[in-house]
Amino acid sequence: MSSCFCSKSEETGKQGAVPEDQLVISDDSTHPANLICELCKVFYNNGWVTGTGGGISIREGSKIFIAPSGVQKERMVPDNMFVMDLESENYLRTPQILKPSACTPLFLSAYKMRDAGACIHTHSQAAVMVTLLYDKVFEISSIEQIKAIPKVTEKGNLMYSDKLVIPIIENTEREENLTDSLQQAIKEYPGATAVLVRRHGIYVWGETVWKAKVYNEAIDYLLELAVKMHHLGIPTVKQN
Ligand SMILES: CSCCC(=O)C(=O)COP(=O)(O)O
Ligand SMILES: [Zn+2]
Repeated sequence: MSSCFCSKSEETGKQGAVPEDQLVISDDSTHPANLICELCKVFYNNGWVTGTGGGISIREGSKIFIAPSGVQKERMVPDNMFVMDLESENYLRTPQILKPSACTPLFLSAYKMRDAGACIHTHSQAAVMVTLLYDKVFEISSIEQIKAIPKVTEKGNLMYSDKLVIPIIENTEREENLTDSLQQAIKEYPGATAVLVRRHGIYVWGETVWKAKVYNEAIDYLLELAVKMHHLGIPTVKQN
């Protein structure tokens, strides 16, 4: 599939790759630049990153891979990816004409505060709906799918009857201005692997890209279920 965004050579009229392109061009389907494109298509088909909203960033060692801002996330190609050195926060690769995702400081928070291997941001309607139904936190217990979510503060996953708690922060006019409250929520809820953003969506992270993907899927399932339970008047936290 051809890119919907200009590649460096298209933009400059120059042929051939520059050395930084080797950071993102790979035959390996599990290379972060390839995975970001592949996973964003999956997320798009789930309705999670439509209309340019949302995305995913992946860390490989000290390098983090970041998608461009304001583009159709399901149409990206590896050549569109930014690469940043996590420690210095210097860009190792900057595609011309594109800006890095406005979510970058939020992704950095998950990398630096939780040693995440990937962070997913979606505009899932279930996530948005839940933030209209709950105040400071979303809570659910006694649903089998909870067993896919990690305890975070200790090894292993939650049990069936454990309570999953996800903090909710208030939205801001600009995505990057969410950073302080996201960091505050990460500190206040050491067991959380996700933060909901009111009337906006959710950030979910994990130790690896695959764990982040599974957590995001399981959490979205639980959020959607909670909206349906609420509609039927069924409490999401089971009383004994
Ligand atoms: C309609 S998308 C508004 C911005 C946003 O919330 C988002 O998640 C996308 O940000 P990006 O800069 O990665 O395009
Ligand atoms: Zn967003």
